[in-house]
Amino acid sequence: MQADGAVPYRERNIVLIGFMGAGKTTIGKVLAAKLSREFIDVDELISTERGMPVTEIFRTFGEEAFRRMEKEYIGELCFQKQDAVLSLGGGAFLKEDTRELCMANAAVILMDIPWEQWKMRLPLIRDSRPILQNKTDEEIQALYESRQAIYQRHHFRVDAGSQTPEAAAQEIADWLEGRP
Ligand SMILES: Nc1ncnc2c1ncn2[C@@H]1O[C@H](COP(=O)(O)OP(=O)(O)OP(=O)(O)O)[C@@H](O)[C@H]1O
Ligand SMILES: O=C(O)C1=C[C@@H](O)[C@@H](O)[C@H](O)C1
Ligand SMILES: [Mg+2]
Repeated sequence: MQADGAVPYRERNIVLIGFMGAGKTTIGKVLAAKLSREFIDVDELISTERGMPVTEIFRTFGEEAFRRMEKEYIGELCFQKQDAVLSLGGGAFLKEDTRELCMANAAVILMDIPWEQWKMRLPLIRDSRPILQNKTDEEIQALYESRQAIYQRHHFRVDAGSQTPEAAAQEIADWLEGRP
């Protein structure tokens, strides 16, 4: 692998990070189509390869086992792919190894969304995200806030709360175009 800065951002995989529901999958698909790149949702890849949904992996093996699995998949993708758009699970950056691997080898983009806007999306995703099950709104807000520190490791942030997926994807494409 290359040291951070050794490979121009335009030639790296694009890694999208951010809290659940921030728009990584939605914006990622638009961005991949715009740049004619392959789109890979890491949660979906893990589910397919392991033959069970992420919810069941959590239930069967526990969160820590899932995080280790996630780190291995992201590492392999960073090695194997060259110009893909990778949408990471919302908790992937909890692992320092995953953060540093992505920062050194990919262009890391934060899908940033303020709490007030995010909570309007909660009904859309509440039932399908294992981490949100059996949590009150206050507990979810505390989780949202606790995650903000890990998302500060990125190369570029985009406002994913108050613009369309198309506009957010265009902002990322423009940033990439202007990078060395
Ligand atoms: N810019 C946007 N404006 C309005 N709604 C959006 C926007 N981006 C995403 N959404 C909606 O918010 C919901 C969550 O989006 P999405 O699944 O892309 O988030 P995610 O970051 O991939 O979540 P997860 O980490 O849980 O996979 C979807 O219903 C999607 O249609
Ligand atoms: O934020 C999280 O901790 C998670 C987000 C999802 O993308 C999944 O990766 C999983 O449900 C964990
Ligand atoms: Mg997603």
